[in-house]
Amino acid sequence: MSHGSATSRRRPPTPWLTTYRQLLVSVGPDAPSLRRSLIGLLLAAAAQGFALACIVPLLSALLSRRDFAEALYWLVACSALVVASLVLRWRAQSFDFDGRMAASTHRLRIQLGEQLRRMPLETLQSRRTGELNSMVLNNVDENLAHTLTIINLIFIALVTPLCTALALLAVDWRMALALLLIFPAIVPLYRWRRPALGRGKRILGEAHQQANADVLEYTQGLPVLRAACQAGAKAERLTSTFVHLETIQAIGHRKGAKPNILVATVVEVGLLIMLGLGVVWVLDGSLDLAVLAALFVIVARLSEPLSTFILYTAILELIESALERIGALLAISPLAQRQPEEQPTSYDIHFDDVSFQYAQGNVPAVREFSAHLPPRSLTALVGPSGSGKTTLTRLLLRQADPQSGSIRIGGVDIRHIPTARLHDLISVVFQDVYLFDDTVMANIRMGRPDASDAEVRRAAQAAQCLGFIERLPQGWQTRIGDIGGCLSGGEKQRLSIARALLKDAPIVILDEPTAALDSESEVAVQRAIDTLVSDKTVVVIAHRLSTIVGADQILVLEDGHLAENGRHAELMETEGRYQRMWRAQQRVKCWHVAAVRSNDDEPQPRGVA
Ligand SMILES: Nc1ncnc2c1ncn2[C@@H]1O[C@H](COP(=O)(O)OP(=O)(O)OP(=O)(O)O)[C@@H](O)[C@H]1O
Repeated sequence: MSHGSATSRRRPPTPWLTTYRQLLVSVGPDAPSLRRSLIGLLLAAAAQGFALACIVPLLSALLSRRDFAEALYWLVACSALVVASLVLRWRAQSFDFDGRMAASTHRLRIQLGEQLRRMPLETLQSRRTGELNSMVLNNVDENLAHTLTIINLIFIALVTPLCTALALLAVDWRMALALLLIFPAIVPLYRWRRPALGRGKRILGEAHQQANADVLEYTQGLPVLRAACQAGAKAERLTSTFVHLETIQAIGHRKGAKPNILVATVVEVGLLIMLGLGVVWVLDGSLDLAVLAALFVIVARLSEPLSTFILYTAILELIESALERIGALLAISPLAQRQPEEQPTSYDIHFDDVSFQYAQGNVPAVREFSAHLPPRSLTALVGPSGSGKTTLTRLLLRQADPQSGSIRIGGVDIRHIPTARLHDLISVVFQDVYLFDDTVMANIRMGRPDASDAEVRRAAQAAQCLGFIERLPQGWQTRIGDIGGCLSGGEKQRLSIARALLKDAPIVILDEPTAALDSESEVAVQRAIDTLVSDKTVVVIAHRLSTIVGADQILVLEDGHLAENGRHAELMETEGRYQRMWRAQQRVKCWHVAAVRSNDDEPQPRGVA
């Protein structure tokens, strides 16, 4: 198992300006108000710094010169600056309080959801569900929820002391300079540790994402794992992911702790030296005692935020890496819609010299494949495992575009057909049925959301579903989540056929829907399929050749290219791949028959499942 990516180990830290821009992009239309909030926080931190600096002339006037009028003047100035700082900060943070941050977070989640819907399925399928889950939920929260708080703390740590030091230049340049020197000491330290800290946070983010994906996969696959006695083995893998996470966290804490302690030490020592110098200058008479007293107050106030500056920037790294992951996901462009948009009026299918290789594949999955599927015909795709049958149907559904060649429906290149229209044209019945946690009625209605209850019932009846739906605890209103495990494979399959019937698309793709069913369920599903495919252009992926002997044409695939093509009888006359496959399947069947002493060895007549 590979943990962490090489890229995160080598990548330089993101400049703050880039993070700032990414942050503004991520809040979309609220960018101007977020910008105003950030400026407000900056001004608030500056006002706080100047307010602190007012303490020096205030104490000087009060303790040394006993000039109460001047003291009052500085007191008012200090108070005004404190109030200004409070008001500015309050207004800036209203971005959080008045729900704009929550609204931005919500919008970003919707945007990510939309992106998942639009991005090429091939790219989507190359990511694990848990990773996407972690990105859409955790990263969005990491990104936005704490941003203003962290930026506020960083401003207080940097801008406030800087403004105090600048203001002190007017009172005592030596003290101001000493204070200003502490900053340049922090910056190289910070720059030295930042790449390591940034990498650490990125690797930690990736480790969290991996753990998320592993936990989801483990819980979802638990029934299969238990059945295969692999629950323990997979749990070991999960434990190894957790151990990796622990190691990363431990390294992160160690690497984070060192610069933190170092910077805190430099700041504390620097401020102590400043006070030491102040005492020396008071003793030699070159510094007013009241100024030194004021400096004690200022140093006490500034030392904490300055020392913990690195801690806040570490959280900023977390926000940065979340923003980067979100940005990368949003940057994936959908498959291009070619212009002009066209709508097919007939439903034959042409594959013209199609070649396709998966981004992660080493060899093409489909090579120079050409075929014509006449309208309302039944075409079977057969061939050994991995020969490219599923890939061809994915290309027809435009889950990816071929690198060369084209696919046409009714003479129209599918790249010219708007995605929604293309999806309207094709129904798919998979071997594995996915039912959503909603009512039975809603699950079937997904085929055509505007269908009336009566239409849904008619589709269910045609798909042989009525009997078992009426036996469910709440009938049509039973939630699949409550009884998902209680439906048989055949019943789920018939629900998915009811969906397809309701959709009534002119093209139907069947991915061997009866392959995993017992013979009783198979008969019921077969009847439902017969209703579904009448008058449609049908593509069926078949492993059991006995189910497609009646097909109008059989396309035999081998290593992604078309090896043979014809009807069952024609293909049986040539001594080719199909005939060998048929004979091999018959031998297996005879062996099976001999083993169970049954007479049922006749191939099925015409069928499509
Ligand atoms: N997402 C993917 N990324 C990389 N390679 C893939 C991907 N999906 C499939 N392949 C590869 O493409 C080739 C064709 O796979 P495909 O699933 O189309 O075959 P198939 O004939 O449908 O197989 P089966 O009958 O086992 O379902 C195989 O070598 C497979 O490993």
